[in-house]
Amino acid sequence: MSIEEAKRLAAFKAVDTFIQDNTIIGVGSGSTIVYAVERLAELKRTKNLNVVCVPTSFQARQLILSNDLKLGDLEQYPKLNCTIDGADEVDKNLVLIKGGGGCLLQEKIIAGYSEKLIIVADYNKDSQHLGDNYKKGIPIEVLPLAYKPIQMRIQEKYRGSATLRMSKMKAGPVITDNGNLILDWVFPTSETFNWDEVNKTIKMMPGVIETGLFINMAHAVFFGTKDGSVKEIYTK
Ligand SMILES: O=C[C@H](O)[C@H](O)[C@H](O)COP(=O)(O)O
Repeated sequence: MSIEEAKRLAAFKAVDTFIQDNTIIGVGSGSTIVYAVERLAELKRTKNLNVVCVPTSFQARQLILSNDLKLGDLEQYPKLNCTIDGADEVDKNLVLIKGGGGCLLQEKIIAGYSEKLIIVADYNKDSQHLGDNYKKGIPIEVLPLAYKPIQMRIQEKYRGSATLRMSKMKAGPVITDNGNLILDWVFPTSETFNWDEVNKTIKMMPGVIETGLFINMAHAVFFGTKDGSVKEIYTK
């Protein structure tokens, strides 16, 4: 089974398991969520599914609109029933790295106001420990004026390297949907980190907007596997 097929399988299964009629759902960002939205659109066409979709990024908003789904926001719908989103890596405790596509801030907000966060991913994201498979580090969204001292403080405190994410098709850094910068902190995998402590400490550094560590947030993770089945893991 290819990675794309695995993503699709996981996304379809998650939508079929968790999405009910007349609910408010958060729509994550990235390449895997595209398949979940495809399934929502199919269910709308074939079964008349009626849901409101709250986006977690510019990309998600466009996905919702181009699939002719109903768009909402947190002002209209401050409580969401369920958010479906992808992840860059999931460890054995369901700690997630998110933000490989730069959308972590809105993703954490939307997930934080949802009853359930359901993660959809392919088998490459399934790890024992963070950093086993995903080598690009933990994304940290920062206010532009503070990126340098934050970068230095993270490196001094935890070692590794916190690199400013640069654009590919434009000179200069990646600017997030919120007008901020991203540091990708590649941490030393030889060390054992208490991710909850790390997350809280980095979050408290002045100028840090949000981290890509999602801890105790996922209600379930659906991995599309190589053999064509879906591995489902539940918490709470
Ligand atoms: O910023 C991006 C998001 O956190 C994505 O959900 C994450 O990067 C996973 O994306 P993909 O499904 O493309 O692997």
